[in-house]
Amino acid sequence: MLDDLGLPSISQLTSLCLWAASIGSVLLGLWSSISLLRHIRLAQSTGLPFVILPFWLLGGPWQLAQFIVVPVLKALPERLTRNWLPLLLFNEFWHNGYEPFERLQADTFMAVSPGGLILYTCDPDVNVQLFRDASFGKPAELLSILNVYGPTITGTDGPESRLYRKVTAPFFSDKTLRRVFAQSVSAAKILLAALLRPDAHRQLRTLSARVSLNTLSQITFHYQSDSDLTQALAFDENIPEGKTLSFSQALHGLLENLGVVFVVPRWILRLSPFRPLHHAAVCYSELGSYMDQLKRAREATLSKDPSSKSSSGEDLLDLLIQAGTSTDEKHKPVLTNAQIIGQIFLFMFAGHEANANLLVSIILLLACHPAIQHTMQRDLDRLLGDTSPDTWSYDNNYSALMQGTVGAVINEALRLFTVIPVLPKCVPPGGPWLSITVKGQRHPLPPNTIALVNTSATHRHPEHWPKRRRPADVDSDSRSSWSDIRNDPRQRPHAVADFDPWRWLEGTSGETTQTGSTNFLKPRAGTFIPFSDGSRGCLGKRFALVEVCAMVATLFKTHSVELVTEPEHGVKGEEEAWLEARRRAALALSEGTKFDTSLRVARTVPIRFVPRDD
Ligand code: HEM
Repeated sequence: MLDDLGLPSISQLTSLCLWAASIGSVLLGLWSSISLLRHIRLAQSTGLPFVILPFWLLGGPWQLAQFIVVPVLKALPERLTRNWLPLLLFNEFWHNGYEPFERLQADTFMAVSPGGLILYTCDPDVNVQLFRDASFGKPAELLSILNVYGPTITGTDGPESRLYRKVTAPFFSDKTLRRVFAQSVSAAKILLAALLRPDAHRQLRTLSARVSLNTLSQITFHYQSDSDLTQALAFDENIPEGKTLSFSQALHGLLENLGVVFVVPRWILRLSPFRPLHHAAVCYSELGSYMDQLKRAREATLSKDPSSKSSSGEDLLDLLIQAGTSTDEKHKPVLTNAQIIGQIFLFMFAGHEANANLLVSIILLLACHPAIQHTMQRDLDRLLGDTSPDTWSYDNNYSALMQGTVGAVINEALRLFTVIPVLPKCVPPGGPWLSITVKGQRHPLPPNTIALVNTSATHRHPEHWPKRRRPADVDSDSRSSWSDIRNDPRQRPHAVADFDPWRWLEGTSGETTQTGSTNFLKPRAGTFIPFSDGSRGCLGKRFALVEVCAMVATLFKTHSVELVTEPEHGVKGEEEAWLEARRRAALALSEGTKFDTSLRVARTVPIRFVPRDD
């Protein structure tokens, strides 16, 4: 019939498709080979060691195909893949730590694929050059996922991101830090009450995220209150009329679905019959509406009562609104509405998620290390005495706390749980070749090279962060043997066993004074980079440290965290049951730790908070 109409038959169509597919494959193969050869020549001209990868780590095809390809590649004999496969496993960079660099015996090397060149490094000197030499850019397109409401600091580069930094930087002053400290103490008291509920450990991450988000919102946008926090932690939030989600539900729901919202057109999500997709659309539109209302309400207050404007830099929202307002008819506003909403979203995300994840890892690490926890509490007693947390302040207590055991615990947690395991930089496309110096030798890098600073490997570099023998007086009990954990490959990268806050206090007498110890470890430049560094370093570094410091001090001054043991019908002794609980907790802090928007412990660990008994 088809033939009668002059149309091709089914078999002709099939053979046509096969031909097209074959020609496509041949062309793709040809393009890949030519590109690979060209990139190999470029890699050779850098003079750096290089590895050939069959896929482009940052390309869409690999991102989609890896779910099928990786299990197949992992099933192959390890000797065939061990030198290159870990370089393609973005989500496992934290777990692999320094291993890929150790295997290749180079702290800086190139990975060459048909898609382009990637420089991998954990060399502190190279890290510093990449962070501080302003000629290196940021591959903003890789982070444009954050631009779902409008352009953001993180998802842009060059003059645009500099503008956003310039507008928002005045907010991060000592005046703001004083408020952060006081608000964090108050929030931690509310958190503690929630953590004392039975089974609170099941919601540890959600509780921490809500506390951090509330603190951020109160300080940054004068939005939300302590009673909102109490309700949020009781999972009893007010949902305003016209909405189906609370503010925190909308934000956290959106962050969980950010990839989907970024890739799939919003109208498809809205019309989708699939609940998860529809939910992603609802989170997106309701969060957008919360942010819009927040901005409009503040604008209305400011226009009614200009004297209510916070004094310089006290409120980030005021700074953004001010930059979005024209001062006179001749001068256009510095920021558009989309740019303002973009920054509000970015700060809501960047300003709470990492803090929350850091707090969770500190709580779990201390549960696994009762001796360290006890020493930290003694230090808190010495520094704070019997004073009420309400009397503590940024000016009087922060410095001493950060130079003592609290600071050591926070820094060591940041070293081992690098919230962002890899920091991307680039040689801008269309520009000149840029050079890095490795061990005194200059290496030119061609335009378009992506450079990945591996924070997880940097923080585990054996030369800069050697494993130390722990002081006998601290860990002298039977729990000091970590062989069960060290010998288990699922426990990589052994963060719990490696947790050693004392390294930060090594040069001190172990005791800090009211003004803090002057001998607190100052890591060599480029070796400790949890907040990145240079012109694109974290704007909220001090905000984050002050918040986490005040929260840790408040939680642990009066209470302790402990692992819940499960003596299996009395078969195991108490000590054995505890070691088993620690092994499971350590597994959650290794195998159960995931990297999506930032590094987080995704598995539940049975813990409980109890009043201190010492
Ligand atoms: C433990 C908590 C935190 C950690 C570990 C952390 C870490 C980082 C890192 C590594 C970057 C650079 C990312 C990159 O190069 O791709 C960054 C950027 C940024 N962070 Fe943080 N951060 C934390 C908390 C905060 C807080 C509390 C705020 C704000 C209140 C904040 C605001 C920002 C902003 C605005 C940027 C973008 C800077 C730019 O792209 O120029 N961060 N953060």
